[in-house]
Amino acid sequence: MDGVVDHLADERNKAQFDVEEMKIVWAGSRHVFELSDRIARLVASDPVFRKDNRATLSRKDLFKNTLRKAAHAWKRIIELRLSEEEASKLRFYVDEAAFTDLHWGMFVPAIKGQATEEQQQKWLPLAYKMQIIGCYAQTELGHGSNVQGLETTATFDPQTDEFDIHSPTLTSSKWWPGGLGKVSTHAVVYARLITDGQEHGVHGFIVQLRSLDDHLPLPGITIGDIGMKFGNGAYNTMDNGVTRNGKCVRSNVPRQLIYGTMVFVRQTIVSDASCALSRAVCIATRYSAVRRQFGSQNGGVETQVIDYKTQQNRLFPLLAAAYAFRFVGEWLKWLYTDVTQRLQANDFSTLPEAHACTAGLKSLTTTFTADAIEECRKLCGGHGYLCSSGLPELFAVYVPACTYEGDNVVLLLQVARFLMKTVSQLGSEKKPVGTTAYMGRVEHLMQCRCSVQKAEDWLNPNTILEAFEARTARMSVAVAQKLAQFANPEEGFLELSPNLVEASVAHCQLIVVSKFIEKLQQDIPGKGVKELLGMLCNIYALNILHKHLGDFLSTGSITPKQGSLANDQLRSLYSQVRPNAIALVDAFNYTDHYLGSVLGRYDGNVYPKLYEEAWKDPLNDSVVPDGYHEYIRPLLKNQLRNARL
Ligand SMILES: CC/C=C\C/C=C\C/C=C\C/C=C/C(=O)SCCNC(=O)CCNC(=O)[C@H](O)C(C)(C)COP(=O)(O)OP(=O)(O)OC[C@H]1O[C@@H](n2cnc3c(N)ncnc32)[C@H](O)[C@@H]1OP(=O)(O)O
Ligand SMILES: Cc1cc2nc3c(=O)[nH]c(=O)nc-3n(C[C@H](O)[C@H](O)[C@H](O)COP(=O)(O)OP(=O)(O)OC[C@H]3O[C@@H](n4cnc5c(N)ncnc54)[C@H](O)[C@@H]3O)c2cc1C
Repeated sequence: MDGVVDHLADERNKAQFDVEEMKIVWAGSRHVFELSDRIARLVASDPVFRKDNRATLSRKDLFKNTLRKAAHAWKRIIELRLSEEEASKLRFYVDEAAFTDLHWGMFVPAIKGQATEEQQQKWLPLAYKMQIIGCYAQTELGHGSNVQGLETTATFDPQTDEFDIHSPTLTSSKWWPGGLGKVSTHAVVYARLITDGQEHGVHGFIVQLRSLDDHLPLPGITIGDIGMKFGNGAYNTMDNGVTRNGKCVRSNVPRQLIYGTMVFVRQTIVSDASCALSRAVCIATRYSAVRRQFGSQNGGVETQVIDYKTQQNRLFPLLAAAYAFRFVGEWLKWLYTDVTQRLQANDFSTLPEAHACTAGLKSLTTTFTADAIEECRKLCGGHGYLCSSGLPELFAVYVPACTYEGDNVVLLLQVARFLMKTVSQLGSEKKPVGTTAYMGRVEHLMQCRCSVQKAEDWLNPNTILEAFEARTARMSVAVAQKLAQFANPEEGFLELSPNLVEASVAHCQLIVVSKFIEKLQQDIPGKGVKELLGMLCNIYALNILHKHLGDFLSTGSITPKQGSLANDQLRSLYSQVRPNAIALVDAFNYTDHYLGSVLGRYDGNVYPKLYEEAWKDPLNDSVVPDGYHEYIRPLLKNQLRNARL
């Protein structure tokens, strides 16, 4: 900030905690912090990675620019001999949806997780050196959620020792896979395996799509892009593809791991949610401290909008959620690593829980984050609607996360199946463990009474936990009892699916709250850091309690009076967080390049930069617009004539 006026300096001076230590907590470790900081600056200082022109480029120019950036990123990765960790950070800070996301994020993990040793030895070195580029081709025009309903077939021909991959209908065309449309040379294609005329369900196959010499599709394969998507710029940097296949390559597949790549990616999406959410919150918080409206007396300064309680009531729960998702993401990564190690030892016992947690938390965090980005746009008033605020593009890029990698409702129904199974086994030999361990105390949770008598009682983590556990246990048991009244359980499941989804949401919210509370039990150094995190944890939990008061009251988990006391406590917490708000978003350590927002600038110098940015719009290249002579002038002249008549 040398030589630059910091308009937010007063705000930064108010902080009551050690921001540098909070940066380490946010990053996860000092090592990750230092690495991220170094790579973020490297990307920000490289002109090839500029992104302020995305909203005004045509689709073709946008796409070509993405290819250029991806090639440049790879060049820098090789030149600088970056490690896998550094390279992945570099792609993260380049911040542009591209075929490389699917190559590294799904194609490589699918091979690692599902291919045989021999197949891995053949394909992984090529993929690691980007001598082939891959994608994940599961979804079809006719089926996405229902994976068992995929129509593409893979028929084994013993004579040639090959699989014939065939899309027999229009609806069996692979539709949506990222990178497939224009770039990928290979794909992991999901298809129904047929041998000796017998079907064996859906399996993954590595398929070559394009020639490695001239990039033309191989014979029998038709490929293209599926067309423009939501938002200008935004996700249109990605080629989402359609193919219809002819022949191809080889099999893999240990059966139980067929859905493994989805578990892996859903886990990464939870961590990504905290990134997208924190980014939107950083913009809205800084701008709320800069923006002033009303409240001036005797010509004095007006009120910063961040000081309005309504602004705090909308903004601070989002700030708290960004931290909450960060920590639950950390925990989920641990859970995923643990289940992977167990699977390698043929221990499948924790797979159902890993599936339920990744599916449920992916759903919960992406739904919340997409809504929160839109809320941050509104929190920035009119200027939030400008592309230069960074928020419209962030929303457009982020919102499909509610759909890809599993529609969020479909995923919650998977959690519901897991919950109902857990409830049905209560009282049997099989004791609930892990995230459902609380169900083991179901008798207590069905009748316990919340002890809160005054607002401060809500600061006790055990009180919060018990209220959340009682709410979830009671909702789950209630819906399980209703299900039991149906002669056909599947019919009951369909009929009661809205209740089941609500129970799943409650269960997932409980996981997030409990993992935040567990985080606070760790040794966290730095003046005031733990105290601030404690406040954010309470804000996250009490805000959910407030928003879902109906659940807590209808299950009798708390009384109306206790609900009202939770709200009083929330207001008090907002006042305590207020002086720390700017420092709490500084702890995300985002560069101005990554934020990509005039409103969220680190120095708070919003107005001159907004003005400057506006003049850069191509529409301002000429004072009189193109089209004046054809369309405006004749109109004005006609009006003149009409007026004379
Ligand atoms: C670093 C990351 C970088 C980049 C990637 C990120 C972003 C890039 C942007 C976009 C990429 C997008 C990619 C995609 O979208 S790929 C396509 C994803 N598609 C889906 O997610 C489809 C959703 N549908 C399903 O997952 C399944 O079909 C569904 C689970 C809904 C139903 O499956 P099925 O019909 O087989 O069901 P059930 O009878 O319900 O289940 C049978 C049995 O299997 C268990 N199960 C189901 N799924 C899993 C799983 N993933 N893992 C483990 N176990 C699973 C289920 O619980 C049942 O068990 P049981 O009750 O014991 O019989
Ligand atoms: C940006 C983007 C990138 C993508 N990238 C890839 C990729 O790389 N590779 C790939 O293979 N796919 C990809 N996809 C596809 C994606 O995985 C699917 O679109 C997603 O899984 C949802 O499936 P669907 O489209 O069939 O939705 P549908 O299942 O048709 O959903 C439509 C509606 O029906 C509801 N619904 C469906 N089933 C049920 C049920 N059982 N009970 C209650 N309600 C139900 C849903 O909630 C939703 O409201 C991508 C999609 C997008 C948007």
